[in-house]
Amino acid sequence: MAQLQRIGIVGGTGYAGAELLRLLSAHPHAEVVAVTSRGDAGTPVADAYPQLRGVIDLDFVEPSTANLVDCDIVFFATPHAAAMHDVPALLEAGKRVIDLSADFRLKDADEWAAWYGVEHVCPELIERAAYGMPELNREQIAGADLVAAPGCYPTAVVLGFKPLIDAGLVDAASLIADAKTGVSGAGKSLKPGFLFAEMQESFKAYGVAGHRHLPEIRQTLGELAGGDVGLTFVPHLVPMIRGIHATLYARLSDSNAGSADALQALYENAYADEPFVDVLPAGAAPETRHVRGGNMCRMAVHRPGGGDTVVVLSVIDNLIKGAAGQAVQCFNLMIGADENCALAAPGPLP
Ligand SMILES: NC(=O)C1=CN([C@@H]2O[C@H](COP(=O)(O)OP(=O)(O)OC[C@H]3O[C@@H](n4cnc5c(N)ncnc54)[C@H](OP(=O)(O)O)[C@@H]3O)[C@@H](O)[C@H]2O)C=CC1
Ligand SMILES: CC(=O)N[C@@H](CCC(=O)OP(=O)(O)O)C(=O)O
Repeated sequence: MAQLQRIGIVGGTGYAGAELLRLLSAHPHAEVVAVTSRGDAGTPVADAYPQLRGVIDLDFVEPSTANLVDCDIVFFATPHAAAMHDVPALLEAGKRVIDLSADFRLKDADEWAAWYGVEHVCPELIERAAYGMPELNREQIAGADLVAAPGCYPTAVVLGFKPLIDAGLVDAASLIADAKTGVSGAGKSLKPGFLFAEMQESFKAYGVAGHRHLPEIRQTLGELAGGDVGLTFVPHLVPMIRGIHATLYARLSDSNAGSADALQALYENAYADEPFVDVLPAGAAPETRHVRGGNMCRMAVHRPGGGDTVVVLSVIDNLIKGAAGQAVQCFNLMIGADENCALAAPGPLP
């Protein structure tokens, strides 16, 4: 039987932190006791998010280990290279940590430094972190005291490719992920390129020469494939608030393998027991609005024209299955609660 956990959220004014607050406020085994913000310390959480008036009755506090001393589990919803400064002391104090940032996602500290632009301050903890994608390593997450929640693009892309790679049906050197995200993926801090006048009625690729989620996706797919994978990953920004749509392409290694019916059965079987992956009927195309506000990844598998290329369409809400929801899913595993606790409800309709 899961026990009540006292929760701290570092980075409670950000989009991912706010979604954690919303989800955990309805969680029967969670009591949020500390929420941090450097800019808003001393002011009510509900002033920043009036949706939480009457739901979260706390003031923001400065981020410090002293302010997290009463917590059993601490979530970090901070920009990259922040959590790594506090995690060692929190683990030392017996807290469990779920980090939504990238600080513990890449297994190679040098590669992490190359992509994130600073040296890692506690590389010895990287191996200790469980990668927080339950569909890949549920048991490791359940026993972990440090969880590295995956990136939003990696969640949509890895879940989409996983059945094909597990089955060894595709040439793992031929993978292409063409992905689109809404603007909340960039967080709440002000950046000119995300102003309404700059991005509304427009659509663009970014990070084409190399995006920091590329090594993370390569690492995770490589573990599934048992060797290096060749991946082209191109992210795009679309003028919507939430959602990721990944269109994935892979070449069948044997064109006689994998009829459209067999591929459909492969995906349905692979995710039959997964509470948060929904394989749509043959011929369907998932939409981001059908996962908005919920923790579901919905996908569809196609073999256009019976050719050698398999196309998988995978959608998530970047702030839920791509961030706060997946973190709560990990939390549920860590405390022995039902995996769908506080996550079962679909998002708003329409
Ligand atoms: N947005 C998304 O779709 C996704 C986000 N993530 C990850 O979650 C994390 C948070 O993202 P998001 O919510 O979008 O970001 P935001 O920019 O919206 O929020 C960041 C939060 O962290 C706080 N903060 C900033 N710097 C520090 C610091 N040095 N120490 C302590 N607190 C700090 C900010 O408040 P203040 O400055 O007042 O302290 C704010 O509350 C990031 O690592 C992001 O990559 C993961 C998946 C998807
Ligand atoms: C539009 C935009 O900028 N999106 C972000 C999405 C990544 C993100 O939110 O961070 P995680 O690594 O923690 O998943 C980006 O491309 O960096």
